[in-house]
Amino acid sequence: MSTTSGATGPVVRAGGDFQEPPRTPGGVALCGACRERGTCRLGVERERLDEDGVARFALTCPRDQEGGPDVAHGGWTAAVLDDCLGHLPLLHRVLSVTAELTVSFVKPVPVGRPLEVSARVERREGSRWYITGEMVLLPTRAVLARASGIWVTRDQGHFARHADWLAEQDER
Ligand SMILES: CCCCCCCCCC(=O)SCCNC(=O)CCNC(=O)[C@H](O)C(C)(C)COP(=O)(O)OP(=O)(O)OC[C@H]1O[C@@H](n2cnc3c(N)ncnc32)[C@H](O)[C@@H]1OP(=O)(O)O
Repeated sequence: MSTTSGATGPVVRAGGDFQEPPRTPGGVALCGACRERGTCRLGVERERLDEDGVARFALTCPRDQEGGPDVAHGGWTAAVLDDCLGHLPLLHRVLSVTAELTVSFVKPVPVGRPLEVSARVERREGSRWYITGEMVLLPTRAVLARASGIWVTRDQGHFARHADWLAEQDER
Protein backbone atom coordinates (compact mmCIF):
# COMPACT_ATOMS: atom_id res chain seq x y z
CA MET A 1 0.00 0.00 0.00
CA SER A 2 1.31 3.46 -0.80
CA THR A 3 1.81 5.60 2.30
CA THR A 4 3.59 8.76 3.33
CA SER A 5 4.03 10.26 6.79
CA GLY A 6 1.39 12.77 7.81
CA ALA A 7 1.10 14.84 10.97
CA THR A 8 -1.12 12.21 12.56
CA GLY A 9 0.54 9.13 11.06
CA PRO A 10 0.77 7.36 7.72
CA VAL A 11 -1.51 8.71 4.99
CA VAL A 12 -2.88 6.09 2.60
CA ARG A 13 -2.91 7.34 -0.97
CA ALA A 14 -5.30 6.48 -3.76
CA GLY A 15 -3.17 4.58 -6.24
CA GLY A 16 -1.90 2.17 -3.61
CA ASP A 17 -3.25 -1.36 -3.67
CA PHE A 18 -6.82 -0.06 -3.80
CA GLN A 19 -8.03 2.79 -5.98
CA GLU A 20 -10.79 4.01 -3.68
CA PRO A 21 -9.88 7.18 -1.72
CA PRO A 22 -11.48 8.11 1.62
CA ARG A 23 -14.75 10.01 1.19
CA THR A 24 -16.72 12.47 3.31
CA PRO A 25 -20.30 11.66 4.40
CA GLY A 26 -21.31 13.68 1.31
CA GLY A 27 -19.32 11.30 -0.90
CA VAL A 28 -16.49 13.73 -1.69
CA ALA A 29 -13.20 11.96 -2.44
CA LEU A 30 -10.48 13.53 -0.33
CA CYS A 31 -7.07 14.39 -1.75
CA GLY A 32 -3.89 14.23 0.33
CA ALA A 33 -4.03 17.49 2.27
CA CYS A 34 -7.77 17.24 2.99
CA ARG A 35 -7.67 13.82 4.60
CA GLU A 36 -6.56 15.04 7.99
CA ARG A 37 -9.19 17.80 8.13
CA GLY A 38 -11.90 15.48 6.79
CA THR A 39 -13.40 18.05 4.43
CA CYS A 40 -12.54 19.38 0.98
CA ARG A 41 -10.61 22.62 1.40
CA LEU A 42 -11.91 23.82 -1.97
CA GLY A 43 -15.46 23.78 -0.62
CA VAL A 44 -16.88 20.71 -2.39
CA GLU A 45 -19.65 19.42 -0.13
CA ARG A 46 -21.34 16.60 -2.06
CA GLU A 47 -20.39 14.38 -4.98
CA ARG A 48 -22.31 11.70 -6.83
CA LEU A 49 -22.31 9.86 -10.13
CA ASP A 50 -25.80 9.86 -11.63
CA GLU A 51 -27.34 7.20 -13.85
CA ASP A 52 -26.93 9.46 -16.89
CA GLY A 53 -23.16 9.18 -16.43
CA VAL A 54 -22.84 12.77 -15.28
CA ALA A 55 -21.00 13.47 -12.02
CA ARG A 56 -22.55 16.28 -10.01
CA PHE A 57 -20.88 18.23 -7.21
CA ALA A 58 -22.47 20.64 -4.73
CA LEU A 59 -20.03 23.30 -3.60
CA THR A 60 -19.53 26.79 -2.24
CA CYS A 61 -16.51 29.00 -2.83
CA PRO A 62 -14.97 29.54 0.62
CA ARG A 63 -14.50 33.13 1.75
CA ASP A 64 -10.72 32.58 1.98
CA GLN A 65 -10.64 31.97 -1.78
CA GLU A 66 -11.86 35.49 -2.51
CA GLY A 67 -10.06 37.34 -5.30
CA GLY A 68 -11.97 40.44 -6.38
CA PRO A 69 -14.60 41.75 -3.96
CA ASP A 70 -17.01 38.91 -3.07
CA VAL A 71 -15.88 36.81 -6.04
CA ALA A 72 -13.59 33.81 -6.33
CA HIS A 73 -9.94 33.97 -7.27
CA GLY A 74 -9.64 32.46 -10.74
CA GLY A 75 -7.16 29.95 -9.40
CA TRP A 76 -9.88 28.54 -7.14
CA THR A 77 -12.24 28.17 -10.09
CA ALA A 78 -9.57 26.35 -12.12
CA ALA A 79 -8.55 24.18 -9.17
CA VAL A 80 -12.04 23.10 -8.29
CA LEU A 81 -12.88 22.30 -11.92
CA ASP A 82 -9.66 20.27 -12.15
CA ASP A 83 -10.62 18.47 -8.98
CA CYS A 84 -14.24 17.74 -9.89
CA LEU A 85 -13.55 16.66 -13.47
CA GLY A 86 -10.65 14.53 -12.21
CA HIS A 87 -12.95 12.77 -9.76
CA LEU A 88 -14.97 11.30 -12.61
CA PRO A 89 -12.43 8.54 -13.41
CA LEU A 90 -12.16 7.91 -9.65
CA LEU A 91 -15.93 7.40 -9.53
CA HIS A 92 -15.24 4.62 -12.07
CA ARG A 93 -12.50 3.35 -9.73
CA VAL A 94 -9.71 4.51 -12.04
CA LEU A 95 -6.79 6.62 -10.86
CA SER A 96 -5.81 9.33 -13.34
CA VAL A 97 -3.95 12.62 -13.41
CA THR A 98 -4.63 15.79 -15.34
CA ALA A 99 -2.54 16.07 -18.52
CA GLU A 100 -4.32 19.11 -19.96
CA LEU A 101 -6.97 21.53 -18.67
CA THR A 102 -8.69 24.45 -20.38
CA VAL A 103 -10.95 26.78 -18.39
CA SER A 104 -13.35 29.42 -19.69
CA PHE A 105 -14.24 32.01 -17.08
CA VAL A 106 -17.73 33.03 -18.16
CA LYS A 107 -18.84 35.14 -15.18
CA PRO A 108 -17.30 36.11 -11.84
CA VAL A 109 -18.01 33.35 -9.30
CA PRO A 110 -19.63 34.66 -6.09
CA VAL A 111 -18.18 33.45 -2.78
CA GLY A 112 -20.49 31.83 -0.23
CA ARG A 113 -23.27 31.00 -2.70
CA PRO A 114 -24.51 27.53 -3.66
CA LEU A 115 -22.91 26.27 -6.87
CA GLU A 116 -22.98 23.06 -8.88
CA VAL A 117 -20.29 21.51 -11.04
CA SER A 118 -21.22 18.80 -13.50
CA ALA A 119 -18.73 16.63 -15.38
CA ARG A 120 -19.09 14.09 -18.16
CA VAL A 121 -16.81 11.81 -20.13
CA GLU A 122 -16.91 12.85 -23.79
CA ARG A 123 -14.80 9.91 -24.97
CA ARG A 124 -11.97 7.59 -24.01
CA GLU A 125 -8.97 6.82 -26.24
CA GLY A 126 -6.27 4.51 -24.95
CA SER A 127 -5.39 5.69 -21.47
CA ARG A 128 -6.84 9.16 -22.13
CA TRP A 129 -10.15 10.33 -20.71
CA TYR A 130 -11.58 13.43 -22.44
CA ILE A 131 -13.79 15.13 -19.86
CA THR A 132 -15.84 18.31 -19.99
CA GLY A 133 -17.71 20.16 -17.29
CA GLU A 134 -19.29 23.38 -16.18
CA MET A 135 -19.99 25.37 -13.05
CA VAL A 136 -23.40 26.94 -12.55
CA LEU A 137 -24.95 29.28 -9.99
CA LEU A 138 -27.91 27.87 -8.08
CA PRO A 139 -30.81 28.07 -8.27
CA THR A 140 -30.84 29.83 -11.66
CA ARG A 141 -28.24 27.50 -13.27
CA ALA A 142 -26.52 30.45 -14.94
CA VAL A 143 -23.20 29.23 -16.33
CA LEU A 144 -20.18 30.71 -14.54
CA ALA A 145 -17.33 28.64 -16.01
CA ARG A 146 -16.65 25.78 -18.39
CA ALA A 147 -13.74 23.36 -18.55
CA SER A 148 -12.38 20.59 -20.71
CA GLY A 149 -9.35 18.44 -20.32
CA ILE A 150 -7.52 15.18 -20.72
CA TRP A 151 -6.90 12.83 -17.82
CA VAL A 152 -4.41 9.99 -18.19
CA THR A 153 -4.90 6.69 -16.40
CA ARG A 154 -2.06 5.81 -14.03
CA ASP A 155 -1.03 2.56 -12.44
CA GLN A 156 -0.19 1.99 -8.80
CA GLY A 157 3.44 2.97 -9.33
CA HIS A 158 2.76 6.54 -10.49
CA PHE A 159 3.60 8.36 -7.28
CA ALA A 160 6.49 6.03 -6.37
CA ARG A 161 8.05 6.69 -9.79
CA HIS A 162 7.64 10.40 -9.20
CA ALA A 163 9.39 10.10 -5.82
CA ASP A 164 12.27 8.25 -7.52
CA TRP A 165 12.47 10.95 -10.20
CA LEU A 166 12.54 13.69 -7.56
CA ALA A 167 15.32 11.90 -5.66
CA GLU A 168 17.33 11.80 -8.89
CA GLN A 169 16.79 15.55 -9.29
CA ASP A 170 18.05 16.11 -5.75
CA GLU A 171 21.25 14.23 -6.56
CA ARG A 172 22.12 16.56 -9.42
C1 LIG B 1 -8.57 11.45 -4.18
C2 LIG B 1 -7.22 11.15 -4.56
C3 LIG B 1 -6.86 11.51 -5.94
C4 LIG B 1 -7.65 12.69 -6.41
C5 LIG B 1 -7.28 13.09 -7.81
C6 LIG B 1 -8.12 14.27 -8.15
C7 LIG B 1 -7.84 14.78 -9.48
C8 LIG B 1 -6.93 15.91 -9.41
C9 LIG B 1 -6.36 16.11 -10.74
C10 LIG B 1 -4.98 16.60 -10.59
O1 LIG B 1 -4.77 17.72 -10.20
S1 LIG B 1 -3.67 15.56 -10.98
C11 LIG B 1 -2.25 16.58 -10.65
C12 LIG B 1 -1.85 17.38 -11.85
N1 LIG B 1 -1.33 16.55 -12.91
C13 LIG B 1 -0.15 15.93 -12.79
O2 LIG B 1 0.54 15.99 -11.82
C14 LIG B 1 0.31 15.16 -14.00
C15 LIG B 1 1.77 15.44 -14.29
N2 LIG B 1 2.12 14.83 -15.57
C16 LIG B 1 2.43 13.51 -15.62
O3 LIG B 1 2.45 12.80 -14.63
C17 LIG B 1 2.74 13.00 -16.95
O4 LIG B 1 3.17 14.00 -17.83
C18 LIG B 1 1.56 12.24 -17.61
C19 LIG B 1 1.11 11.11 -16.69
C20 LIG B 1 0.38 13.16 -17.91
C21 LIG B 1 2.05 11.67 -18.91
O5 LIG B 1 3.17 10.92 -18.57
P1 LIG B 1 4.04 10.24 -19.69
O6 LIG B 1 4.40 11.30 -20.69
O7 LIG B 1 5.12 9.44 -19.05
O8 LIG B 1 3.00 9.25 -20.28
P2 LIG B 1 3.12 8.41 -21.56
O9 LIG B 1 4.13 8.95 -22.51
O10 LIG B 1 3.24 6.98 -21.09
O11 LIG B 1 1.70 8.62 -22.18
C22 LIG B 1 0.60 8.09 -21.55
C23 LIG B 1 -0.60 8.61 -22.27
O12 LIG B 1 -0.78 9.97 -21.92
C24 LIG B 1 -0.93 10.75 -23.10
N3 LIG B 1 -0.43 12.08 -22.79
C25 LIG B 1 0.73 12.38 -22.19
N4 LIG B 1 0.83 13.71 -22.04
C26 LIG B 1 -0.28 14.25 -22.59
C27 LIG B 1 -0.75 15.57 -22.74
N5 LIG B 1 -0.08 16.61 -22.30
N6 LIG B 1 -1.95 15.73 -23.33
C28 LIG B 1 -2.65 14.69 -23.75
N7 LIG B 1 -2.28 13.40 -23.61
C29 LIG B 1 -1.09 13.20 -23.05
C30 LIG B 1 -0.12 10.00 -24.14
O13 LIG B 1 -0.58 10.34 -25.43
C31 LIG B 1 -0.49 8.57 -23.79
O14 LIG B 1 -1.77 8.24 -24.29
P3 LIG B 1 -2.16 6.73 -24.73
O15 LIG B 1 -1.65 5.81 -23.61
O16 LIG B 1 -3.61 6.73 -24.87
O17 LIG B 1 -1.41 6.50 -26.03
